[in-house]
Amino acid sequence: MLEISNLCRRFDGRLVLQSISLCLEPGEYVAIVGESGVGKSTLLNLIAGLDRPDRGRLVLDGEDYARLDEDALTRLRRDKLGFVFQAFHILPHLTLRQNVALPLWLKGQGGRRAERQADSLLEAVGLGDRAESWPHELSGGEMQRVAIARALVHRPRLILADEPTGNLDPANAARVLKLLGERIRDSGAMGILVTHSPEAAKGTDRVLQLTPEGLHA
Ligand SMILES: Nc1ncnc2c1ncn2[C@@H]1O[C@H](COP(=O)(O)OP(=O)(O)OP(=O)(O)O)[C@@H](O)[C@H]1O
Repeated sequence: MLEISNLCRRFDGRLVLQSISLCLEPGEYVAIVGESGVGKSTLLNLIAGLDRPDRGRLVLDGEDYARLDEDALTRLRRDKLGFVFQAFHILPHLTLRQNVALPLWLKGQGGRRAERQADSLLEAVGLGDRAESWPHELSGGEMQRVAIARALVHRPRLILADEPTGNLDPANAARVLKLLGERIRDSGAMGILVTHSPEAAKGTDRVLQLTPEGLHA
């Protein structure tokens, strides 16, 4: 379970997020929408443990990770979170299979099994025949699909996606959105999708609006 309460974040004295609260049950998938600049990416970065709140609690499965030291936070991110962010962070010197298998290696799961899992995720995002390709051989949308495969391969507890279909054509966007929804619901994970796309938001369980006053249905 994810319990976010009274989260606040200021930049240079300016309050960007104030008193944000949200509860997610296992298997639940929500979309966060809102006007440009309202703080959606800021909120997602806080939930991802990539930035620290000035105030508030972020509790995942009973542990308040807003208070963890850097090492413990890195471990929590590696083991429990999956990210699909706008910057892909695909490593150029690894093949697609190796890029997707990376979260498994970091958890100490190597060998053929990790490669098979990576291949099955590449298949699911429509890149099954590209496992041996290198990142520089890919289009922007293909890179985005690799990033999605990598975010899901280690079956994270919490999946965070920031405009995951931004670079994709309608057919691949639909494929990726379906995969995200299925993975979250089937594995009892939790998912948060930040999007401007009504189509993408429609596939989630509930849509929350972020406004300067807070987060509401
Ligand atoms: N590191 C930072 N330092 C200072 N201000 C920041 C920082 N990060 C974000 N902001 C400010 O916080 C506000 C919210 O930004 P954020 O990127 O979270 O908005 P958003 O809702 O995701 O926007 P968009 O839909 O355009 O991507 C903006 O006014 C932005 O300028």
